[in-house]
Amino acid sequence: MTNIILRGCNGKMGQVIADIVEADDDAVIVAGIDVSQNRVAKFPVYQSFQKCNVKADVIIDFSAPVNVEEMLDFAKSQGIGIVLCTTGLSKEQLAIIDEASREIPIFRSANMSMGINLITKLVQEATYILADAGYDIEIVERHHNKKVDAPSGTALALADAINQVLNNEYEYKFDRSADRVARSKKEIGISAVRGGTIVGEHEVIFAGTDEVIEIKHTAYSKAVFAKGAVQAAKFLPGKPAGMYRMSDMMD
Ligand SMILES: NC(=O)C1=CN([C@@H]2O[C@H](COP(=O)(O)OP(=O)(O)OC[C@H]3O[C@@H](n4cnc5c(N)ncnc54)[C@H](OP(=O)(O)O)[C@@H]3O)[C@@H](O)[C@H]2O)C=CC1
Ligand SMILES: O=C(O)C1=N[C@H](C(=O)O)C[C@H](O)C1
Repeated sequence: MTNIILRGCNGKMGQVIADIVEADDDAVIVAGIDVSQNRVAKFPVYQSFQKCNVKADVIIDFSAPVNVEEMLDFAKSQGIGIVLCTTGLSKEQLAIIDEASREIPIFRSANMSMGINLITKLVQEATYILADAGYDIEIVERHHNKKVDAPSGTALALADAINQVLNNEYEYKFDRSADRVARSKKEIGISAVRGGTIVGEHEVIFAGTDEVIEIKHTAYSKAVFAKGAVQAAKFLPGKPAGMYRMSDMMD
């Protein structure tokens, strides 16, 4: 049985995770952490880790990029791992998280769906062939009108995966309105669309002369992310300290 503390339990993803875990005989949510106290849950909910003394095997985090230190301190004090799904983390926060992964196992992925993990590999393969052939690379992501960070964590992760193939020589272009110049070869354009209830779409566009190749992932429900997060929560306990990715679990 995997005992989970769910940070962000009263949010959109937190509620989907709670439903999935309730139907799972091998996992249970033993506590929730949320600054918002707008719901009645089937487990105790605390406003912060400082007020929580519940023992667990792992933390799942779908909240906001604030007070990350508090969560890391709690996990270190209990010697448990974190499945870190929150996006929009700053460089400084990512550095603190990397540091903590020397003491505890941390599973971080901006997108917990299996599909994104697969298309990341396809996109890298396509980049390997098409960048040399002169194709321009652009990423377009679309999300619901409640999403506050832009571009999405997944779009940035896809850009990083592409840039890895390109020896990290490409720059990211988030906004073309400021400069009246043609795009340079060594850039990856990243655009964000926000509207309605779009769950999450990521499209990588390889635009060449007279032809375009597009690789796209569409999430039709938040359950694809939640299932991946619960699977990661079962995978992590007992693992040595370190940074884990979707590929570690899938391999
Ligand atoms: N890795 C992945 O696969 C996915 C990642 N995400 C990411 O997960 C995060 C949450 O998404 P979503 O559920 O849609 O967002 P919501 O805003 O619906 O939920 C977040 C919840 O966390 C609460 N919260 C905010 N700050 C804290 C804090 N310091 N401690 C505890 N709780 C806090 C919020 O309260 P309040 O509303 O009062 O601020 C809210 O209840 C986002 O960063 C999103 O990008 C989302 C889907 C998939
Ligand atoms: O906020 C969301 O909803 C999502 N956020 C993640 C991201 O920023 O990449 C993943 C997913 O697309 C849904």
